[in-house]
Amino acid sequence: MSTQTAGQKFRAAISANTPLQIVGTINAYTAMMAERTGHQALYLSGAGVANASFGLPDLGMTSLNDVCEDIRRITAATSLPLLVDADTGWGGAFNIARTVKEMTRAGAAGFHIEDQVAQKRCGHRPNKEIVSLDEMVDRVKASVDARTDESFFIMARTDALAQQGLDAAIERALACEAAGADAIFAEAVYTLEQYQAFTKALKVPVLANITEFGQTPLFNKTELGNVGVAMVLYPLSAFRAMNKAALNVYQSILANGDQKAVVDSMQTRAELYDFLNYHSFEQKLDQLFSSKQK
Ligand SMILES: C[C@](O)(C(=O)O)[C@H](CC(=O)O)C(=O)O
Ligand SMILES: [Mg+2]
Repeated sequence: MSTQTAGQKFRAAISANTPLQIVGTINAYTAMMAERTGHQALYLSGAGVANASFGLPDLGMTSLNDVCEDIRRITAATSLPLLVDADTGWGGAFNIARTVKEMTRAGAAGFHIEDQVAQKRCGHRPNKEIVSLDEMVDRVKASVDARTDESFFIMARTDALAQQGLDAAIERALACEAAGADAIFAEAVYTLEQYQAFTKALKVPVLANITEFGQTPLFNKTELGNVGVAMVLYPLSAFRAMNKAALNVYQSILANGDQKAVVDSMQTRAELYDFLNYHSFEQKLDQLFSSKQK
């Protein structure tokens, strides 16, 4: 068993990869697949929790507990470090402190906290509003101060670029760095040059959010690595693909009266059981209870 904390594993993964790819895993099972595939770090998306677990839009409607439940499920099923979307932290300094402590207890390696107002929106949608620089710095300070595990990774996300431009966004990022943030999440960046401006200005690692159908082009990890980006996030990529596959299955069953046309698009029972280590559980059952059956 590893004696490393989740936060230590996450920090080691950042050091070992330039850049580190971090994939969104909407539930425990997809997290197991990502781990088996060879990924080294996982992400729990706030939009993902809202959309997938609750059928809600990403507008700050889910609670700390809602997210912690999904953290516990994922961290119980894998040994990879999990970065978690803490949105705006669910309130003032004491609420943010609870967010740090509860997410640590749930097994998260770290979180990102953003500078949007509580009535937040997806970072790639228009009309976002942000809090003042001072209020954001207070959010970061409250996070750093609340750490019960010094390795818990505190990432400050700034959504300022859209509303205030590059210089203001970098000024915020620098203020968050000075307040103790371990990394900066530069949200909804348009160009590689802008990423470079962030990475040049900052000492701490910078994350690029490469989410589909948003403001940021789908830059390759090599391009991002070349401009100094340390982490590349794919928050909802697998989720979007799963959704399209599921929709296709539902439509096909209705249209055709059976599922034959879509069976080829399905993961087989054997594959499912392999990822779940199903057979080792069955063997254990046989071992434990075979004497009684005779
Ligand atoms: C990263 C993000 O915060 C998320 O919740 O996954 C979203 C992703 C998205 O909506 O595509 C965001 O960028 O705001
Ligand atoms: Mg989010």
